[in-house]
Amino acid sequence: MVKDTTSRLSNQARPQIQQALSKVGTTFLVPARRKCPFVRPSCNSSYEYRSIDGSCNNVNNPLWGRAFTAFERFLPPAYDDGVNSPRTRGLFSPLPSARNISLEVHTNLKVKAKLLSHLAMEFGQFVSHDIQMNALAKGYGGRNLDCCRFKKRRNCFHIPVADNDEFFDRDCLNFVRALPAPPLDCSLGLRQQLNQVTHFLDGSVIYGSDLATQKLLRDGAFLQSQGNNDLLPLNPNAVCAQASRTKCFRAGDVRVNQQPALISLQTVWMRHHNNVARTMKNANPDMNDDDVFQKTKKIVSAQLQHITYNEWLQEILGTNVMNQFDLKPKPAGQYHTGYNAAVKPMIRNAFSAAAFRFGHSLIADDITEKKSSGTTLNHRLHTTFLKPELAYNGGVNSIMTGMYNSPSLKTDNHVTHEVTRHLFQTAPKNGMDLAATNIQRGRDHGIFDYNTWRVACNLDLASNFEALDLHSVTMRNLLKKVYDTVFDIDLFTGGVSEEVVPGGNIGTTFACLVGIQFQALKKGDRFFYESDTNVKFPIELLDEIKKTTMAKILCDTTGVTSIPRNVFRKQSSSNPAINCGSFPNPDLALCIPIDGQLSSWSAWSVAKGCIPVSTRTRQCNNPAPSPCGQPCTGSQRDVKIGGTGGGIFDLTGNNCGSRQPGPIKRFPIPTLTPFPGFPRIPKLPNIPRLDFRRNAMQ
Ligand code: HEM
Ligand SMILES: [Ca+2]
Repeated sequence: MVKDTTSRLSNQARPQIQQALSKVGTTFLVPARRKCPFVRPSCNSSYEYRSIDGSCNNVNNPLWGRAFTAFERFLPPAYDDGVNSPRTRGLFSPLPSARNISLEVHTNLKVKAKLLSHLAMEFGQFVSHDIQMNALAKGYGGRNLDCCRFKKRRNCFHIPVADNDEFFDRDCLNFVRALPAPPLDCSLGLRQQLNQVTHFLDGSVIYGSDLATQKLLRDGAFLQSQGNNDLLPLNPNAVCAQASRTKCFRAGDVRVNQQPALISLQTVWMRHHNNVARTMKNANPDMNDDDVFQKTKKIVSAQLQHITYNEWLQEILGTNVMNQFDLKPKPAGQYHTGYNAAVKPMIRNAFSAAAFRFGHSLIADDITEKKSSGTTLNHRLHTTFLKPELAYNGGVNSIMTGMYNSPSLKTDNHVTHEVTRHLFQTAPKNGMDLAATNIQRGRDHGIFDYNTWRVACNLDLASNFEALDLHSVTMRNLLKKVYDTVFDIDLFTGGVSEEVVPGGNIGTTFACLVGIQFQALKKGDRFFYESDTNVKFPIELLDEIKKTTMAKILCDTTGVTSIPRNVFRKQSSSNPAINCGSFPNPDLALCIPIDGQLSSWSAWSVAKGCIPVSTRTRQCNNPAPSPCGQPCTGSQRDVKIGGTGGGIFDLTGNNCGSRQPGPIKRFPIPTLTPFPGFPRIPKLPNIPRLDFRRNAMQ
């Protein structure tokens, strides 16, 4: 039974949810008084927009993927006592200190990634913030726990620092365990962890995961900004460095102020929302603000998904893995037909606590600014934590330009001192170690050791260190130095030590976990942008969305005039900077000739002044034969379409004008093939070697 529940959520929690969950915290262990906070919402399955908290995506399981629900698991947890206490390497025999592993294995050597730009790192963090945010336990009165002062406190799990540590002179790094979360049915059981944001890749990082946040961010059809769409709105209550309080920003995600490259990317997406909303509104002055906001949000979230699957994941996973997990977007004119209501869309614990943290290895020392004058400025990352000053005075634009013009580091065991010594440092040597935190977090969440995950991912169980496919012999020796056996290795450490897959930027085990997770986020999301579900986009609009590139969005939002086609790769002869004008410009206020099939999106056609067939009442204002050659009579009325890509449409929706290339092609909806089956993680062989406590194979 879980002894270790806590009554406080992190301070980012919204009051009503906080209240509900704090009730769980106090009553979780007392079935008689237990009130489950997870009330099944009633859903309108034909509502065409996502709910703000992610509920009702899966109509039969409306809580799947909702904000403030537990992470799902690929494998049962590896708790020493089966329910709650972190993994050790045998009864009462500790694993090496996470700090020690960080010191020995996650050293500061800087190997640049072959192709990846530093923007690829930043976009990864942005995606990460859209789909996951753990909650930490709190102390009495909601205070932050100091687990170095009170090592034995409930929910404390400090990281010991050795006397001979080459940097820190304190003997302990603070580590607070994640808040225990109830499962959806509130049954008692083993310790789970809470995701405070919507699990779906749905733009929650831009728009928030709850209505209160969204209200604070919205300004009619637009997102609030300071000074003419320039900067994010201020948040006087933001988590920020002391001196920066008055300059800190508000966005859909509370971590926005963490460092300026993140602030800049958040700003870019806010500006982009406002650009799309403005185009739509200008074309349709009569469309109400709510309609413009929701339609824009649906399109912008779809663009975020498209860039993630089409551009970013491709760089991270490479073509083979993309194909293996069916992650590549379909070509124009086709829907993805693999939505499967049986697939759980939730974020998996091992993905969040370890695999997707591979991105910490990509972080370079500096945040680079490239001014329009061509001057380049480098800022040591740790000098910028929680200080948004750099984003002001054109900083967002020059930081974005700097990010795609500078390299990220390679995914390997090395992690920069900026985050292994100086993370959130406010005075010399009082910083944190992110690599050690990742390792400790894995143990806190009950994540199995690396070797077990290899088996889960259909790789061989390595019976000794020599059997590991690492990126160097030195790597093997490093692991041997800190771990007694090959069965002790923490998942984060083992995962980033593997050689990267061909054409990708991540090792095989993490490619497996990241691949399966993004497949679940695709097949289990009824609103997935290219899915052929009842809330789908009209195919013509989907085709426009698929023209989206991160480069074009940066052209539209940061004032640059030329940019590499693939901004997740460094500029090179095979990825030269090209003129912003040569990128396809998605026509997002697309005028669709409605033929009655697109009923749920019929309002869409109001965009650009295109009037749905059923409501076309305007008198023919063209007394001459219409461009289709039919005389315009009282019952056959022509409608003039304004804006680019417009034309003259007749009553059947055929384009009769010269500005569009004939009737819009309709693609037959492909017949649904039976879902091939979510790739199962093979059942672990029930042999002693998988007992993380005692290793029989040793
Ligand atoms: C300057 C860049 C970054 C900084 C300073 C940073 C910092 C942090 C910190 C402090 C945590 C919380 C650790 C814990 O207490 O367990 C965290 C969590 C995490 N980070 Fe990063 N990170 C950065 C970039 C990235 C990137 C590029 C990725 C992935 C591509 C990433 C993925 C994650 C994930 C998956 C988590 C766990 C999230 C959760 O469930 O709460 N981070 N990061
Ligand atoms: Ca989300």
